[in-house]
Amino acid sequence: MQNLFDEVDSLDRRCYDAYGLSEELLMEHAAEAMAGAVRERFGAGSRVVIVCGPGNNGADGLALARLLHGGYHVEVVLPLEVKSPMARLQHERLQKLGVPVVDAITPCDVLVDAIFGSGLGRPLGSGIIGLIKLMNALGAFKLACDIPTGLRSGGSCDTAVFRADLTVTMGALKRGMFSDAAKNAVGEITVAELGVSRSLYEKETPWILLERGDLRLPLRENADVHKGSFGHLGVVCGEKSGAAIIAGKAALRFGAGLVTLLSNEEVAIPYELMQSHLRPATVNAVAIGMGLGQEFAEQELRERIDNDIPLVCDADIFAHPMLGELLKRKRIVLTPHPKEFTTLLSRTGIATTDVRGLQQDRFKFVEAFCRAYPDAVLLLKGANVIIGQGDQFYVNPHGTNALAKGGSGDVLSGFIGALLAQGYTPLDAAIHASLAHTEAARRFEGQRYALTPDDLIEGVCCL
Ligand SMILES: NC(=O)C1=CN([C@@H]2O[C@H](COP(=O)(O)OP(=O)(O)OC[C@H]3O[C@@H](n4cnc5c(N)ncnc54)[C@H](OP(=O)(O)O)[C@@H]3O)[C@@H](O)[C@H]2O)[C@@H](O)CC1
Ligand SMILES: [K+]
Repeated sequence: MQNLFDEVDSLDRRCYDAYGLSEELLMEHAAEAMAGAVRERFGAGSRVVIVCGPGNNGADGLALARLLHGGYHVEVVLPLEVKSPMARLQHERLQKLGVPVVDAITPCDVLVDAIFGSGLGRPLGSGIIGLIKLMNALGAFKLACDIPTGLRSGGSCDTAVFRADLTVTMGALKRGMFSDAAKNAVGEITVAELGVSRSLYEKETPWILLERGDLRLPLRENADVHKGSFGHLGVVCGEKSGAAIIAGKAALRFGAGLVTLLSNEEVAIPYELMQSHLRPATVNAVAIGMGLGQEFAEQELRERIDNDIPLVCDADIFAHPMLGELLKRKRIVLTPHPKEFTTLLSRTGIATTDVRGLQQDRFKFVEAFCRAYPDAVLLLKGANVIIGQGDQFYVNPHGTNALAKGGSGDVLSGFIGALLAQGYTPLDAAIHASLAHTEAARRFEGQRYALTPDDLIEGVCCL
């Protein structure tokens, strides 16, 4: 797990006030980290073009030019007037060293974006938008200083955004780099230490980035067990029975001892799943919503979930009349995709927004929902999954675009249901099922377009 911050200004200030470091010292470390990243990948003499903006992001780029000049063929481009005191100081030093400042970007091995960082305060002008498009079209290795220009600190993107192969971010990981829109822009991310170790630079934060190694599988360690030792998941099987079948198969594969589809009518199901009209007494977790449609009257649904067993809720349940009732429960995991989350937000009176508005401020909307419903676990699907409960938040950035396919969400609900049935807390069930889901997708050996729900289900066999 790693910490995520919505801003790092206060962390920088602590370096000055508490540790006696200076802005210049921090900047030198920032530039040195980028120089190290270039040296690691490119030999002496390679061509490096650094595009520097008016503020301290530009100053970082100017300091990088000084560090590389002599060993590398460095050129600096200054599309805007150099403004901040640190940028002017670094610029003077470059002039003394004779680093070439050129008007246009020429073909190069490494292209560095040091135009804007955390200080991007208003929409990009047309000149910078054109420049970023030109930079993106070049074949060079692209390095972003701190954050790619065009990515705002909240995670939304301007009309154009620099598409980096590598972002060297300063001091700590910023939350905005893990929005869905950011996923196209940031590339690989490394953190530059700025003169003190990260553990001293960082403070406590409610936002955590999940790492692949955080996955805790439902491994079976006790030998003296039987199927009843691993829980019994009920999956409410509605109009589109395929969705419930996928969830049920996923749950069985992910360790649930028994899985029963709770259906109104007899449905053709795989032989390893069971089927019942009423909820068997041993069911200790229920998945509801996937393919539900209008099949059940409210009373029929209530009969299937009418005690306080943990629930995982997906898809059609967010538009269902029973939503308000369900949200009062203590142990519940909600797994909306962005469109479903906008429905959830408006039906709970938290916010009225469309998908575009939601995606521009995913983190804020998740915080608002979790404040209003602190017992519920929310898992907001997307290119980067956000999981929240109360004032704790996690981001799983490990998914790939292979998961963008019908049925992927049903598999995830099944995995969550399996872990609920096996005794995980709702928060842990959401975290570890999500990590297993993304890990199974990453390990799929075919092309990304080819991944099916069955591949994901098979994928958890060998994690
Ligand atoms: N703090 C530290 O200790 C450390 C900070 N570090 C580095 O500093 C970076 C933050 O620096 P920063 O605050 O100077 O902001 P930055 O992103 O350079 O932009 C500000 C400038 O851009 C301008 N401007 C803004 N938007 C614009 C627009 N749309 N179109 C045109 N102009 C626009 C804005 O102009 P103004 O709004 O003032 O008119 C101002 O001139 C941070 O990302 C990291 O790289 C590291 O060295 C480590 C230590
Ligand atoms: K930048």
